[in-house]
Amino acid sequence: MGEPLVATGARLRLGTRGSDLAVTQSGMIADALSELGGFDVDLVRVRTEGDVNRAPLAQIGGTGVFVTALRDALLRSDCDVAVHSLKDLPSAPADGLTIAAVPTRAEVRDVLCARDGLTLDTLPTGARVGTGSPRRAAQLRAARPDLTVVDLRGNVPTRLGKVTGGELDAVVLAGAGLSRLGLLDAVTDYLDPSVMLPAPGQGALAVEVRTADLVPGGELAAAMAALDDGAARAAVTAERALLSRLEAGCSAPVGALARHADGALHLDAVVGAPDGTRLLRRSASTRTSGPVTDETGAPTAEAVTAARDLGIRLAETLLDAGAADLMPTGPAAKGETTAAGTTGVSAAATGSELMDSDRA
Ligand SMILES: NCc1[nH]cc(CCC(=O)O)c1CC(=O)O
Repeated sequence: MGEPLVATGARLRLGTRGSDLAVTQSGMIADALSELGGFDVDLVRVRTEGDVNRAPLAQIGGTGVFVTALRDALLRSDCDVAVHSLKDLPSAPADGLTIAAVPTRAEVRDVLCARDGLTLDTLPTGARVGTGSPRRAAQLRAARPDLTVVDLRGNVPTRLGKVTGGELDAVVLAGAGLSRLGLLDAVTDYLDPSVMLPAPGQGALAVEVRTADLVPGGELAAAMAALDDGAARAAVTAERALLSRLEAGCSAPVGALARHADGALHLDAVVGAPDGTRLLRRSASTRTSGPVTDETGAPTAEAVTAARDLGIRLAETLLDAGAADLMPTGPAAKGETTAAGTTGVSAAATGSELMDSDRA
């Protein structure tokens, strides 16, 4: 240690899962790293339990399983860089690893891909809409209580196939994934965030490396700084701070979206009862006193702190409004607790249920 891991022209191994979306996202970052840092980037396949095992994600530990295998590969030095969909990252940081870059965010909205050009407004009564995400299900049911929400697993092309194959009338997916895969033609409705708030971090990537390799002034640190988008990082910081503050207090699905406008950072968030019978939605803003980014494009410390405070403040507003009581059943709904904290949900399930469990 001490020496920068890499010098210009050096090889960098980028670990990726095998799905089309993961390979596409990793390829985009690999290209950026060779352009920005002159690196020679090799893609290394990392198999994850979530890719192999078709059991419901809740049983195999939530979307965290995708992330854990990549993080283990980084920590074992099987690869030097890992690219994650930020929304799949648990909000707790990983020991020894750093999210060194949050590149410019892609499409943040969820989209509807329906047969015959149908939209959320024009889907017929009782239409079958597929999603595996409790967050999407809750907001769909709130917008259209008459729809039949069908649990759905599989990667993006598999899920689209349920519509073309006639099994479902529509599916809800992240616009970002479709955009990266070149599949935006399948979109029939871009869901407005006033109806469907995306998952915290949706549409953003996280580029993770070993902390020890981020030598100040080193080539890797410089490339990561160039890849980082300060506005995107501030926005996802607010969304993830909200998520981690809520994680302590409730285990219901969460949507959140932060946007910069008129010199302020605006955060909208929703907590849904898992059965979709109730939604709790609040928003808050923080005036950004100084610039969001410094001259290198990195977010300023003040902007990151203000974003985190905004997320925590809005989470507390939601908790004060009863976010923790949205669960319809179980002792937690009756306000009882045990030595283990909130009852009815194990600590592990609390974390994974908050995540957006549609798999990429
Ligand atoms: N949970 C799976 C997942 N993780 C990231 C994306 C899409 C890309 C993104 O949001 O950045 C998807 C697919 C989806 O939700 O439709």
